[in-house]
Amino acid sequence: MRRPKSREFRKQQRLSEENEIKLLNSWIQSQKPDSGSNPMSFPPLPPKSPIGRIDDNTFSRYAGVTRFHQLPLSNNTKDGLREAKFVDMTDIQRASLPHALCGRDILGAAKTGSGKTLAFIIPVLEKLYRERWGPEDGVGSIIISPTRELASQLFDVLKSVGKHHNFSAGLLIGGRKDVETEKERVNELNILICTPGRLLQHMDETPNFDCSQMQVLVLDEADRILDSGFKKELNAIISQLPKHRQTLLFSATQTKSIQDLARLSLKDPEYLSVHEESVTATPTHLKQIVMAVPLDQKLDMLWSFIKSHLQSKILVFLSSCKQVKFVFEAFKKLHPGIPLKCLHGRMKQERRMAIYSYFCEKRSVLFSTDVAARGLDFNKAVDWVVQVDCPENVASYIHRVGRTARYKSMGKSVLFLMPSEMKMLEKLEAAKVPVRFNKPRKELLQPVSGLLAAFLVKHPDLQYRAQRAFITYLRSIHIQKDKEIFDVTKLPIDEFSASLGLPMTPKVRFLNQKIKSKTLVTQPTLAEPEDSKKENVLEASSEKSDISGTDDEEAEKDLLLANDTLNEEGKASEIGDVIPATRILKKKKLKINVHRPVGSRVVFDDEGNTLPPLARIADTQSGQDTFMLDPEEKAKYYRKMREELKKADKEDKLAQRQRLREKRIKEKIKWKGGNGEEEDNQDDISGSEDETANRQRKRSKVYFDSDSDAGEGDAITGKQTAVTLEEQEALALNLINSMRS
Ligand SMILES: Nc1ncnc2c1ncn2[C@@H]1O[C@H](COP(=O)(O)OP(=O)(O)OP(=O)(O)O)[C@@H](O)[C@H]1O
Repeated sequence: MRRPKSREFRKQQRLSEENEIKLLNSWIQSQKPDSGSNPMSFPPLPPKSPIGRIDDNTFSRYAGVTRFHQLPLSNNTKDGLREAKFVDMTDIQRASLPHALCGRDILGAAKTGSGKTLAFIIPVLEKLYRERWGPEDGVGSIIISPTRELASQLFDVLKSVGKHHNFSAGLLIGGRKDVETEKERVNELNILICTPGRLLQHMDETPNFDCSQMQVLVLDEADRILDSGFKKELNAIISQLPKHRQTLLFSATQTKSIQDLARLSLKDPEYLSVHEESVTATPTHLKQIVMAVPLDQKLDMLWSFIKSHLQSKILVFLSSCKQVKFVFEAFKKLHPGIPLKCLHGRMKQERRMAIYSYFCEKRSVLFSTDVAARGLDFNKAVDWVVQVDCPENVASYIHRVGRTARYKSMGKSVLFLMPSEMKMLEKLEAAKVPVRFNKPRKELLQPVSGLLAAFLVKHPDLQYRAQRAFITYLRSIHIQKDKEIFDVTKLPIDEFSASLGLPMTPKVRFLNQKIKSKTLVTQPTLAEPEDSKKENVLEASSEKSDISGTDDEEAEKDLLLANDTLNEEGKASEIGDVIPATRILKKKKLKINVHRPVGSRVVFDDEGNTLPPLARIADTQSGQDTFMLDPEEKAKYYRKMREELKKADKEDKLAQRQRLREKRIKEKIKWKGGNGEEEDNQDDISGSEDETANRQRKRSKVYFDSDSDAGEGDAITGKQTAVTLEEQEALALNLINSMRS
């Protein structure tokens, strides 16, 4: 238990803090032009410069300053850093901290995993400390992150490094239910770490929410927060922040857009891009591979990859939530022998955080959308980043692969590129991303589409997911901005659908229209079948094929990395490298994907691994190995399989429809029977008040709108039957008399 500190001790502490603050402030004063001497042994900063990268001069001046304790920092921060085992500064920390500590605006750019978080957390703590910020001062700093997981990670770093400070900090992210409690407390918080949406929600809804005194604004992953996705929110947020503030922007892919900077009203910012001169834009200890994988072999390739890396921690990127859900559910049913998890934006927040924490701790495969692409620093290093679907641009590629090879650790990544996406290689090369182009060893592929087809027949929910995955994938390609890379009309959609295990290709209206319009423009003969158009594309590119490469030591060790890499340097610099991909596409006609007969069982070997369907087909097809069949035979075989699947699917649907019909009829009969009883009862019960009320109640359930009318009607009838015989005789007499007169 900590003993309460004595009054004398607290007084001493306050005094020493005051002295410390004075010293720190005078150092900052000394950095201004025309200032006097430097009160600390810390070297003077270079004079302020217009936007430009940090120059050699800066580094030589700071050559001796490589450790945190050499910086003019408060003891609280130094203690926090030391306890968190941060001793030596990384390049971006060395370059930006002196400027940021002086209160300058910063545009910081450095490779992924290079320590940008501390480059803004430390200045935030120091600024508030020097300003003697207290609970009554309210919000002193806002740190904005594009995703909830990243915000939570930043919050952890803040808690650890800032633990000796007395600031209150809050994590404000969407998806948390306790927004009301947050509203009550948000004004007491000094440092807010938040996502744009939640911050804006507080700005709009929380009574007296006040950030008019805010000192430091930080945008982590600044280019992402400044892009069109967050434009509205960010503009609304900025309009409510004080103009006089320090602004720090950090990202591995920094924006230099003047428009963006104008939105933020930066004041003469320092642009610190410490790796701009670096030969590569990605970490040097990251090995990056690109493989040509046709769309319909992506799942086979992914499955084979996972099966051959069961001891690794793997992060898999797919383009949409639906894709993630389907691949996760489908692979789970196949029991690969490693835990599988999935993460996407449609999940409940608690679940998201639980999965994020699990993946931080455990060896597993995490299927994710781009929600995990930026900033996340999974505790125990990720071994592999697998990009099954091509990222939307180079920046996105850099962030995705940046989830591995962080700080000083090693990492590997592989990107599956379809033949139509090979332009991406040029773009990566232009952005100094060194990738090595490998051909997959298709003899080691373990096809899964046959198994999936069987699962889909058994599990209609999975079939539904597959359809959604199919459609959203095509849509994701359709809406991509970069039309040089993404062309939905070039995709082999039937084969893709079959590879997901779908018995029939779902109809995609936008695609049909697009193909039609394209055909109208480019094809004089409308009658030409789609297949032959694909053939043309294929033939045209395969002419360039036939490039042989050299052996690669590591490639040989790896199941999926071909031993015929295409150039000696292991780079994908010659874009001619793309050609083997088209060769694979051509061989696509051999269709490694097999649609197994409906209802056939998934077979596991002795160790619980699923047997590839081809192995089984080889056994079951009367001793004939389908691998050995000639292409025409194979094509015939697969056509037959497909037909069978279609037939079975149709029969299933009919049976299901019949079942539903029968169920409906049964319900109808039951319902009618109930009502009949009610009507019968009505006949029996006329006259009795209780029973009339009972009848009214029963009726009101069915005829909700006519409830009250029915009641009144019944009441009138009741009165009429209550007229006595004498009265009726008197009435009749009156009537006869009146007729006579
Ligand atoms: N000075 C340091 N000494 C030791 N480890 C450090 C230091 N600075 C940062 N790290 C560690 O390096 C890893 C990456 O840091 P951080 O997450 O800040 O990188 P980043 O540049 O923000 O990456 P990204 O661009 O992906 O967001 C973290 O595990 C962090 O703890």
